[in-house]
Formats: sequence, C-alpha cells, structure tokens
Amino acid sequence: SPPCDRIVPPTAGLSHDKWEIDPNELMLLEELGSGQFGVVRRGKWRGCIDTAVKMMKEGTMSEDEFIEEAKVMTKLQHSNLVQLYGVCSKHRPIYIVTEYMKHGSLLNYLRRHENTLAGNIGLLLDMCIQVCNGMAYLERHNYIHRDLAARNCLVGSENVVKVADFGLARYVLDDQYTSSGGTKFPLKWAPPEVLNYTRFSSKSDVWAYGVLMWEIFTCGKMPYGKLKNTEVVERVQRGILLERPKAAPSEVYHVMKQCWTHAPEERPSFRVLREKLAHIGQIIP
Ligand SMILES: CS(=O)(=O)c1ccc(C(=O)Nc2cccc(-c3cn4ccnc4c(Nc4ccc(C(=O)N5CCOCC5)cc4)n3)c2)cc1
Repeated sequence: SPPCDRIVPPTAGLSHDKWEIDPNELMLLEELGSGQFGVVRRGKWRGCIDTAVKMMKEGTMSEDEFIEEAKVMTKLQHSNLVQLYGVCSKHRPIYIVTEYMKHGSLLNYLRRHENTLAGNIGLLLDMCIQVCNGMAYLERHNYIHRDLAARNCLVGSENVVKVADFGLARYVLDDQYTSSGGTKFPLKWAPPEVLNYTRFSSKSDVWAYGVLMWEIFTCGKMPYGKLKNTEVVERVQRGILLERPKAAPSEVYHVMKQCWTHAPEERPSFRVLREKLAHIGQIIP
C-alpha cells in the first residue's frame, strides 16, 4: 500500500461508495470505552489513518436508516466536527468509523484537568468558541445535533475541541433515551419546547450549548447537581436558571442566560453567539 503521507481519508471521495469502508482495511486496536450502544476501539485505516471505531451492538440503533443518513453525515466537514469517515455496513455489528481524538470526551477532559483549567478563563472561552464554530456550521447546513453536551464533544491535540455524534440520537432505539420521560433522556440539556413537545431545532441546540458553556466553566460539574428530573423540569418551566459558575465572568454568564431564553426564536443563533464570544475574547485578558 502507498506510504502514509499519500493516503487520504475515504471521505475524500476515493471509492465509489465513499461512505462504505472495507473492514479488511481496518486494524482494530485498544478499547477506548463502551456503553449500552456497544464498544469503541481505536483503529488504523489502511495502516495509517488513526480512527475511532464504534461497534454498534445489535438492537441499539435503527441501522438501515442510519446507514442512509451516513451518506449525508460524511459530507459534513468542519475543523470543529469529528469527521465521520464512513461505515462498515456489510456485516453485523456495523462499524461507525470516525477520526480519532486522542484526549477522549470533553467532559472527562474537564474533570481530569480541573486544576490547570479552572484559572484559565481564556482557554475555557476558547473551548466554548470552538464548539460554537462547529455548531454554527451545522446550523448553516440545517443540521440539528439533538444531544449537544460536553460528553458528546471530544478533545484532540493542542486543545482542539470537536463536536461528535451529531444527529445520532435519531437512530437510537432505546426509548428510555429518546422519549423525554425516559430515564436516559438528556433532560438537563433540554429546553421547555423539547420537554413539552419534543420540538427539536437549532434553537434547542442553542439551549443545550448554554448548558455546555456552564459545564466548561465549572470544569465538568453536573448541571443542577443531584436534583431529581421532576425538580429540574419544574425549574426550567418556571425560568429558574443555572447559577453563574465561579470562573465565569459576568459577560460570559450573560451569554449563557441568552441561550436559556424561554422562547426559542428569541435565543441567539450560533452565528450570532460566535460574534458575541469573539468580542468577549477581545476584552478578557
Ligand atoms: C447516546 S448513544 O447514541 O447511544 C451513544 C452513546 C455513546 C457514544 C460514544 O461514542 N461513546 C464513547 C465511549 C468511549 C469512547 C468514545 C470515543 C469516541 N471517539 C471518537 C473519536 N475519538 C474518540 C474517543 N477517543 C478517546 C477516548 C478515550 C481515551 C482514553 O482512554 N483516555 C484516557 C487517557 O487520557 C486520554 C483519554 C482516548 C481517546 N473515544 C466514545 C455514542 C453514542
């Protein structure tokens, strides 16, 4: 096979079904983690490209619909989105193959590095801006994430932060996760219109983004602490918001609160959020 620097990821449209990856060209390495969806392992594609391979346990997702959608997802390409390279769908379990992010989930990264991160407002703000860039790209392509949270962002080298698993929630079969009354539903990241009518939009992603900003500035605390789901729903419905994280300057907290405006259409778009955060980045030392 050609030397590594001559190889480009499959999304460069090399093969005819560019979203289909030949499993024989994947070398599976150590396990990165697992969940009810299956196992994730690091992999090498064509002996060169570092990948993460999600081996989806059968029955966890509606596979045929996902494979159809994967053709669209591979076209979503941005430096702050975890690139979907393709799928291995000719066998079971199916593999979802993405670019590899060597520092794992943003949530674990924040918790593991709290001591060095807590005082570095500029770095925390930069992480928020990177996620906002990726989300502004999805917004521009009318693509709704549906499960934006620090656990679904990943960290690469040089503090690069990327949004992962955009749109994947639509294909999860576990209705404990998909229905707003389910025990695994990401209720603490959901706005009123999602809690009441499951009405997802880029503006419901903006609400979740506000909670993600809160996660970043608390270095990975659990929003609403130990409150029960019913208590969180009551607070959100009554407009009681998350408190200002100690590390968050008032300008940053003001942006979080705008993301938590009750009426979705009054929340800023990701495009506008990016301008607001860039401006704050200029005045914060
Ligand atoms: C809600 S759902 O749709 O069912 C759903 C549930 C879960 C997932 C999912 O992808 N989960 C999941 C679980 C584990 C790893 C992944 C996961 C996915 N990735 C995609 C790209 N890169 C990664 C990656 N990288 C990691 C993870 C851990 C380490 C690690 O061992 N570290 C220890 C030492 O310090 C550095 C970090 C290093 C790199 N981990 C993804 C996706 C969808």
